[in-house]
Amino acid sequence: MAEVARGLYQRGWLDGTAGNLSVRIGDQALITASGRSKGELTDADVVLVEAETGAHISGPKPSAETCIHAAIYKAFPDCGAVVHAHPPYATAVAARAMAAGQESVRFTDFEIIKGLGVADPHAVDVLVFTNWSDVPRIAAEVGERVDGSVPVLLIGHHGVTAWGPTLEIARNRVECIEALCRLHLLTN
Ligand SMILES: CSCCC(=O)C(=O)COP(=O)(O)O
Ligand SMILES: [Zn+2]
Repeated sequence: MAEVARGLYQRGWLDGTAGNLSVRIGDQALITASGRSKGELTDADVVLVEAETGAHISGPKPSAETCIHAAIYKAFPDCGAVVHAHPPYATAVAARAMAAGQESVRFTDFEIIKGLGVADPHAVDVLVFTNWSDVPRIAAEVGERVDGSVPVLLIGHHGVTAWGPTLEIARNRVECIEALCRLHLLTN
């Protein structure tokens, strides 16, 4: 987890303690503690929680976004890891979509859509969520709206959350949605 987080941090996608990562271990999950630099995580910077509720089990205060991770684990029993980051192009696309009142952003034709592992790589609709200051409200909406067809989501003026069977695959999906958003901004 520290290695994956360091890689994203070095890309400038987890600035100033931004971002959070988790891995499911059975009914539980290891998630990053809140407010820690993701570029230099140690054993003391992860917390054990109940995977599908986010209830704290042991360790320091868990990520403020634990409830979003829990909503994803609850929706997708085969999900093994969740990665949330603040990459600039995805955050800009999410902000623009939110300002335009869009509930999703459609990406078409770019080859890198295939990296998201979606059924139809020619077109993908990525859901956009309002960045409520009440984070459980974001989590509730995630639980209501995600359907398993696209393993990434955008949060307006905030960032991106991706998931998958492993931490590496969730990380790859963050990279793919950021690349897609860069291409989207270059071509729209
Ligand atoms: C410093 S960024 C504001 C909080 C945030 O969006 C984030 O991703 C990190 O929150 P955490 O509680 O997981 O450190
Ligand atoms: Zn965040």
